[in-house]
Order: sequence, then C-alpha cells, then structure tokens
Amino acid sequence: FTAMALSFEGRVVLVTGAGGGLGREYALAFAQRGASVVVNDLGGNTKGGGKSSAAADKVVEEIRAKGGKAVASYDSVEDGEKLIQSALERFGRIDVVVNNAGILRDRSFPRTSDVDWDLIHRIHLRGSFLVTRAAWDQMKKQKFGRIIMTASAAGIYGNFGQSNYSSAKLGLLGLANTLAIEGRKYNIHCNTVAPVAGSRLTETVMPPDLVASLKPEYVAPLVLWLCHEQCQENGGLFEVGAGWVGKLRWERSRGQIVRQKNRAMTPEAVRDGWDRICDFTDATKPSSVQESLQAFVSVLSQVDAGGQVEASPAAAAAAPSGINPSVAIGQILPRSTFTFNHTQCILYALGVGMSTKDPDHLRFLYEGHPDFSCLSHFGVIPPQAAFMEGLTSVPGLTIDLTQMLHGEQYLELYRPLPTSGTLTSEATIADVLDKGSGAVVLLDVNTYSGEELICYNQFSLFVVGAGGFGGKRTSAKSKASLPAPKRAPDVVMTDCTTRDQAALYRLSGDWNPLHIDPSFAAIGGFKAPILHGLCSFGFAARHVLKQFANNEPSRFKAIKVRFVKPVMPGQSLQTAMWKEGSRIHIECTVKETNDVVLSGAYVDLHQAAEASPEPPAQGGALQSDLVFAEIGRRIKEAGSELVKKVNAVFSWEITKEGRTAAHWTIDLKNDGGSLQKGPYSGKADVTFTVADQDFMEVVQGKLNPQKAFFSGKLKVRGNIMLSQKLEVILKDYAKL
Ligand SMILES: CCCCCCC[C@@H](O)CC(=O)SCCNC(=O)CCNC(=O)[C@H](O)C(C)(C)COP(=O)(O)OP(=O)(O)OC[C@H]1O[C@@H](n2cnc3c(N)ncnc32)[C@H](O)[C@@H]1OP(=O)(O)O
Repeated sequence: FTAMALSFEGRVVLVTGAGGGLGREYALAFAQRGASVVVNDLGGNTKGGGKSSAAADKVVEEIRAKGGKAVASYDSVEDGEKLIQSALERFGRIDVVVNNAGILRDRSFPRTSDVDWDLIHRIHLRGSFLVTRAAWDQMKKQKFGRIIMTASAAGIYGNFGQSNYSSAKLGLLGLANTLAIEGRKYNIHCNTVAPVAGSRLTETVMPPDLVASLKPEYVAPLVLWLCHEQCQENGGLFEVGAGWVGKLRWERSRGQIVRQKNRAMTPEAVRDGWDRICDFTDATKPSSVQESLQAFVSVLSQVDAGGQVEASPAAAAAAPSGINPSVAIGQILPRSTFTFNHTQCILYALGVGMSTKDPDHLRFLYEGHPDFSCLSHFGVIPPQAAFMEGLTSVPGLTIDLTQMLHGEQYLELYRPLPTSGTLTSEATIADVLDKGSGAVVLLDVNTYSGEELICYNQFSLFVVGAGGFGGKRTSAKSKASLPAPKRAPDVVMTDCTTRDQAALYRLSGDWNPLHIDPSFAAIGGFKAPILHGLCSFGFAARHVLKQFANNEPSRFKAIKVRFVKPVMPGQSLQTAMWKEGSRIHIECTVKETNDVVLSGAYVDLHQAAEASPEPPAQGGALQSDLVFAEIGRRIKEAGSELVKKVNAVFSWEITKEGRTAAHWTIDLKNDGGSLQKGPYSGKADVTFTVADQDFMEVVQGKLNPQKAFFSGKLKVRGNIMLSQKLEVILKDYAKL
C-alpha cells in the first residue's frame, strides 16, 4: 500500500512566531507541501523586547528559494486583525492558524511582577485569542478551518519559576476546548500541542546537547497532520517531541458519595472517604461537561433514594448492588458511537472460534476474500462496550460488577451488517425484575446506521444477590426463550474453545475482568475466570449458520439465548439443533461435564436449509470431509436397520487434533423394545473413526460400514462405558 501524501495545495496557513525554532519549521513544512504561508514574526527577543523584520524575511526567502509561496508579517499577535488581513490580502483566504508565538519572563512566584504576569498572558493567551478570533468568521464562511494552540508541559504539570507562563499555557487548552465545541459544526477544528523541542525558549531550561537533539522537525509533522482536511481530530491535547506523539485526557476516580439523605455533609465524611476519593482503580474518563454532570445527577438520585451512600457515582466494583426500579426503569443511557472496519469483524470471528482450518470460515477471516462478510451475530458488539460503562452510572442501578452475569440475549437484524462503518446505539432500561436470588435488568438497544435501524438487542443482566427488593418477577417486555423439541436433535456440532478464548474474545470490547482476572473472578465466586456469555453465544450462532444457512450471514434473522451455566475457556461446546420450519432450536452442552450451558435458545433464519452434514463437495482438502459425510450417512442407515428404534443423529466435526471425524449421537431414551431393558438407556455420544483407505472402500461400496464396525476397522470413541455397552448391544442385535 502506498499512502497518499498529505498535500496543502490551495490552503493558506498563518504561523505566528515563525522567524525561528518550531514556528520556522512549521512554515517550511507547510510551504513544502504546497501551502501559501504567512510567516509572522515580530523579530523581538525571547523576553518580548525589540523588533525587527529580519527573522520573518529570512524564512520567507528560504521558502521562496525552494519554489514555495510565502509572505512576511511583522505585526504583534496583539494586532490579530492585521495578521489575518495579510493572509486575505495576499492569498484571498485563511485555512490554518498555528498560534506559536511566545516569550518567557521566568521568575519564582513571589518575585513575579504585574508586568511579568501581564506580558506573558497578553502574548500567549490574549494574542492567540485575537488572532484566532480574526480568522474565525472567514473559516466559518469557508466551512473549513484548522487551529493549533501551543500549550506546554509547564502548564500541564507545573514548573518552578513559570507561574505566569504555565497558567497562560494551560489557559490556551481551556480556550481550545471551547473552540473545538463551537467550531465543530462549521468544520473548524482546534487542537492543542505541548511540544518539547530545542528552541530559543527552551535553551535556558535544557542542557545544550538536549536542545540540539530535540529537533523542531520531530514536532512539525503532528501539527501538519492536525491541520489537514483528512484529520477529524478536534479538541485533543498532544505531547510531542523526539519523534514521539502521545495524547492526553482527563481521568476521574470513581470517587465516593460522602453525603447522606437528610444529613449535613461534613469534612469528616470527606476525610473518611479520602482513600476512595483518590483511588484511580476503574477510573472513568469524562470528555464533556454533559458526561461530567451526569455523575452528579446520578449522585443526587442515589442519595435521594437513600441507603446508597457507599456507592460512588460510577458504582465502585466492589460496592454492594442496590436496585431502585422506579428510578431505573425508563432511564436512557448516553447515545454511543461505534466505528469499525474489517479488523473488528475478523477479530470477532476469531473470538467466536472461527479458524482457517475450516475453508468455509475464510470469508469471515480474510478481507481480500471475494465474499468477505461480517458475521451476523457481530450485531451484539456495537452497543455492548459503550454500555458496560454507561450502565454503571444509571440512577437507581448500583451494580456490583463482580456479581453481574449475562443472563440472556436477544438479537434481531434488519439488514446484513456492513464490514465497516459507524453505528450509533441508543439504550433504555426496559425493565428490572426481582428474581429472589438476583435482579434481572433488561436493556433494550436500537442500533442505527445514520437514520436506518440496523438491529435491535435485548441484553438481560442477572445481578446475583441483588434480588429481594420487592419488585415484580416477570415482564411482558422480556423476549421469551423457548424450550427445545422433545425429539432427538437433527444435528449436533462440537467445537473446542481454547484456553485463551476469553483473552481473545475480550478484544471485541467486553473488557469485564471477570473473564481474565483470577482475583476478580474469585470475588464473583468462581474458581477461575469464565468465558463471556456472548462468546459461547457466538459459537452456537455460527454452528446454526453453518448447518442450516450455508454460512450465509444474510440468511440470519434473530437469535435468543439463555445462559444457564458458565463455560470455562478450553471446554468443548456441543450444539444440538432442531429444525422447525425456519426456526432452529438450539441447546449447548459442555462436552466434558455434560452440563447444559445455553438453553431455551433459537435462531430464526430467512429460509432454513435442511440439516446437511455434508461439507461442500469441492477442493482436494475437502475429500476426507466428503468421505466422512458419506460414511456417516451409511452408518446411520445401517444403524437404523440394525437397531430399529434407536434415534441416530449424524454430524461431523473438526476435532482438537484438526482431523475430521464422523460423529454419531445415539439417543437411547426414546427407544422401545428390548433396549429399554437393562442398564443401557441414556444418551450415548459416540465418535467413530476409521482409517482412510477403509473410508474409501466404504464410499466406493466395497466395504459395508456394519462390517467395518464389527471387524474393528471402525473405532469407537466417546463415553467409553456407554460405547462399550452399545457395542455389545449392537453385536447382540447383529447376531439376531
Ligand atoms: C451492556 C451489556 C453488557 C452485557 C455483558 C455482560 C457482561 C459480561 O461480561 C458478563 C458475562 O458474560 S457472564 C458469563 C455468561 N453468563 C453466565 O455464565 C451465567 C450462567 N447462568 C447462571 O450461572 C445462572 O443461571 C444464574 C446465576 C444466572 C441464575 O441461577 P440461580 O440464581 O440458581 O437461578 P434459578 O434458581 O435457576 O432461577 C431463579 C429465577 O431466575 C431466572 N433465571 C435463571 N437463570 C437466568 C438467566 N440466565 N437469565 C435470566 N433469568 C434467569 C429463573 O427463570 C428464575 O425465575 P422464575 O422463577 O421467575 O422463572
């Protein structure tokens, strides 16, 4: 791939303080990429004294000598209008303003005079204000503008002897934050940089060799990118220097409510909550006044609801759960945005166990595949990550995250998901139920692409130990789960999760430590971290897609699942499937323990196909699959001839070793006659394997599968006791 070079052809850029150091570097770099540059410099000294046109002229000459377009401006930034006027007169527009000019008047705080203070504030803060205001209307008319404010580490962290400078520098960040909000709708973006580079201003505070090695050309590329039309960053703060760029943001501790209903708030309560107030574990990252305020509104209702004084605005992880349905129901969570591309689609497919071992999976794992697609059940991902955070600040819902389990999930797709895009989701607390042993929170989420409704999710969260608050037990709003038919399943598919399945799945956005952190899991009462419910859900959904929809995600309509027991990473999942028209009922069992883990589940498809154990009949690699499918069919026929009332279901699977094996589930429960005698009723889950040449013989009709079985060429694996008994039974029948 060759990335297109970033061009500034046709753009007009003003750089203040461009006679030397960083400003000069910016001016040269913009001009080199085609911009017309106004090189502004008063030509004074670093303390704000003196005046000369030489500095700006020299840079203009340099630019012109290289064939670039530039004009000099010698006015002070305090004459902001004049600077912008030069740009408009000479080049007819102004697209970019880089507020870079600055001086120093370092003094320890008590020795800082009024003049020291005012001068610094006038040049840095007022100067940037005046220049930017002069450009604003023009940028608004053009519907394009890029503004850079120059802050400093001295402002962000403080620095001895720079009280005037550091306050002005951080003042610029505040100015930029507001301009970013006011300019957004006119495509005027304002970002702040805190550069570290050797310059006239830093040579007084840094050793000479450091000044020499921290070159201005290690800063300019960030400024150019932030000012380019392709860059959508707005309101960001970046530290930059030495060839490194990093972004900064605010972090807020979960804090502590230190007020109780109908009681005065006291300094002692603040003292007693101090550790929690200053504890940044699970900190939040508010990025707007609205987000910041939300927590306060939440505190008001939590204190009003009474009894929740232990909980922080964002419900500390170990705080006890507290549910107030009348406050919580109907609450709308902040709208969330999810931007994704092929990377997230592929990561999700890997997270739910897809593998290049199965050629059918390639269309979900390789963005260059002609049918590259996003798995249909990826529809649970866009809303999920954002709401994990949003959920913890809903008034009336104080959830102890160590006790929160995913109870049920419903997903309905209205059109196939794209492989990239930006989706927005809106979530409402639809209902809160009191199940005695826990509380169930129903979260309805609509996800949109622009105005178009793409999918609907209902997340059902089971908060263990939070029941008993006297709420209702059932809800008309809950999407019902449905029992599986009583007959034997039409097809069963087995798949192994890996030891790292949860570590992989969480990269799709559910960062809940319950799935990776042993001590967090222990607090929740688990011996080890458990698998995400939505991960086993993903396995089951793709089993249906494979068996009944030829892996075609556009055939998927809806899915409902109840998580009845946790799955541990590394366990094998066995999905039993029953076709009832276009609805496929499913039940998932952990093969190693025989525990049912997903129940009451179903997938609705657009036109379900018949269960087809046969893999696609093409490609050399699939030859053995074909053979297994064929032998399975013949075994089934032979089996039903031999043991008339045994229900035999054949499926095929990829085993742990990567081999394809025939797989025959025999349900003895329903058979009549002599099989009901004796200790043999029950479920046998048996796998038959056979040497390749024998398969070929079976397929070619040279070897009867019954004979293969009784001659020992066909091996039995699975529940050993039961399979041995089964062998005996089958042999008994054969004798008959
Ligand atoms: C924003 C959204 C983000 C979403 C992501 C969520 C964060 C994720 O990171 C978290 C996870 O993925 S956790 C992993 C997946 N989930 C699990 O493993 C839970 C497995 N289920 C259980 O352990 C039990 O069913 C258990 C513990 C849930 C219930 O067991 P018991 O307490 O023994 O309940 P029981 O006595 O059987 O039944 C009592 C009543 O509760 C109903 N119920 C049972 N299981 C339920 C479940 N899974 N979901 C909903 N309701 C459930 C029962 O029906 C019964 O109610 P009623 O008497 O009215 O029928």
